[in-house]
Amino acid sequence: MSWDVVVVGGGSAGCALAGRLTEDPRRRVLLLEAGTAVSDAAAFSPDVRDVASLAAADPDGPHTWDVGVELLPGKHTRVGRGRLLGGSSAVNGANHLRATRADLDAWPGWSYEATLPYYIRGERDLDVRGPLHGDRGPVPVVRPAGELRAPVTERFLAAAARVGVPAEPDKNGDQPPGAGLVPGNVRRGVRVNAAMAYVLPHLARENLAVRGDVTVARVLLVGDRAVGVECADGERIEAGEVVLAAGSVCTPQLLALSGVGPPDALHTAGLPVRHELRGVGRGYGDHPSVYLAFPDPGDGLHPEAPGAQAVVHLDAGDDPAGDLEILLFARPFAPDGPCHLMCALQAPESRGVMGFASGPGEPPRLEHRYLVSGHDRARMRQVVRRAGEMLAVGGLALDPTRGSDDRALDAWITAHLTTSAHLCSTAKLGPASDPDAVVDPELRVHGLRGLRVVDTSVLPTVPRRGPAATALMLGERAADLIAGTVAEAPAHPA
Ligand SMILES: Cc1cc2nc3c(=O)[nH]c(=O)nc-3n(C[C@H](O)[C@H](O)[C@H](O)COP(=O)(O)OP(=O)(O)OC[C@H]3O[C@@H](n4cnc5c(N)ncnc54)[C@H](O)[C@@H]3O)c2cc1C
Repeated sequence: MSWDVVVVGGGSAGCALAGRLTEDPRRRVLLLEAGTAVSDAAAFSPDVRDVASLAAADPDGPHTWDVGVELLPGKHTRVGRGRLLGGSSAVNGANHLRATRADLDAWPGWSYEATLPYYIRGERDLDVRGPLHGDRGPVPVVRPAGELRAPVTERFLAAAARVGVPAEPDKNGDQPPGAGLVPGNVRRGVRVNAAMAYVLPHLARENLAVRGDVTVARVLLVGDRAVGVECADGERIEAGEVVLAAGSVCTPQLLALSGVGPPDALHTAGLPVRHELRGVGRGYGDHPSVYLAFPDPGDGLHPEAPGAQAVVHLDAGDDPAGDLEILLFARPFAPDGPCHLMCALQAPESRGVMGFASGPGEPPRLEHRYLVSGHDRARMRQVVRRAGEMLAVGGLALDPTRGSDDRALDAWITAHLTTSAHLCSTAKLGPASDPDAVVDPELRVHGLRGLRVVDTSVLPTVPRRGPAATALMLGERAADLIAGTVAEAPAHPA
């Protein structure tokens, strides 16, 4: 059987794309997911549904790819990325923050104005109304309020104001960076993942088929045209168009397994070279971060409340869009443990490189090369110091960084360094004149026909806010790109 479109990866972008594409009953779409595919939202396990739990992201758990990452030479960690229908949106923090205008305006051929209609179309914002917000989309968006807002959240926001951080009351409202509540894709304590929003309500559509437990091994190429995919068990599936939506780790790996990538890296992995594209898996970005712990004030937190409640975005000095983030986790990660401020660098200069695995279903090796630049190290010190100041001013703990000179603080940061798990740009979009671009602004792989990438791989840089909402926006907009009906931006206040 042949399909009009085969979407590889039922994650954030893949679900949004498949849901939107099949609104046209003439288009037949097959969505393939390597992990389990439930057919009913209630069938997701409690840790996947419960927004208060981060347990589903355990790299040893049943819902994840276990991705090894080298943060700095010799310093390793593991990231659990979603491997189930819903993808990483089913295991993540459910923080639903749009990229900033500065991020979007820097994407070749894209812009804030071009993406706004798709952020709006995807959401049903239950708190904020107005021309910048949607009220009919499939993704509910709420901010912690009433009994779901922790008392420590108020103290955090008050501390931010006392150290001079301006308020940013609507984090998705195109406002200057500041302090505000975290919008979340949540409804009554349930993490509303992309499958719940975009796919499961539409399983009755005759033109939509969803298959779980199918790992795609490579794209089938005839000459310069993609004609389908081959699965790990040898099954071949024909398609008019193949869309890779396997996420920023597995999509470049799939391109490599298909012979598409930088020749030296393909040779190293023992893979044939079918089509040279030097940007695959190279020059990617992610947010380096560290956690500052502080004693749980013991105010109590409603069991349905999200852990990440409020966030500060700051300009370190030369980035008015805000290149630093301080995110309050009001719920301890472990019983009787401390609460945390996550301090992150949102516009890092450091760029990573991927080493490909030679077999399907095996994750590649990731070298993030964090903090190689002095500018990145200086900004990390700054965000930790600002967070420490806020803790001290908020009476939450003594500033643990006070008195630390740069050298001592660098050592502390290196020892505590981790990643926000926001990997992007492993198959970035750009014009054909950019030798590092992998897809064009319509998300078609350069030099090949019938093959697109629609996931966070294509973002030219990691956005200054978490990429989850942007992954959904990509799926939304890609559906219109494929249909040839890209929406115009509505008039709205600048
Ligand atoms: C633990 C964690 C917490 C996070 N928290 C937040 C947050 O709170 N806010 C935020 O903004 N961002 C967050 N992020 C990042 C954000 O969730 C991701 O960037 C985003 O969801 C990625 O979307 P995607 O569509 O690119 O890929 P994914 O959602 O990861 O989807 C890729 C899908 O493809 C499937 N797949 C892969 N390979 C194959 C194959 N060969 N064959 C078939 N299927 C395949 C995968 O199983 C997966 O389902 C978090 C990420 C993690 C890992």
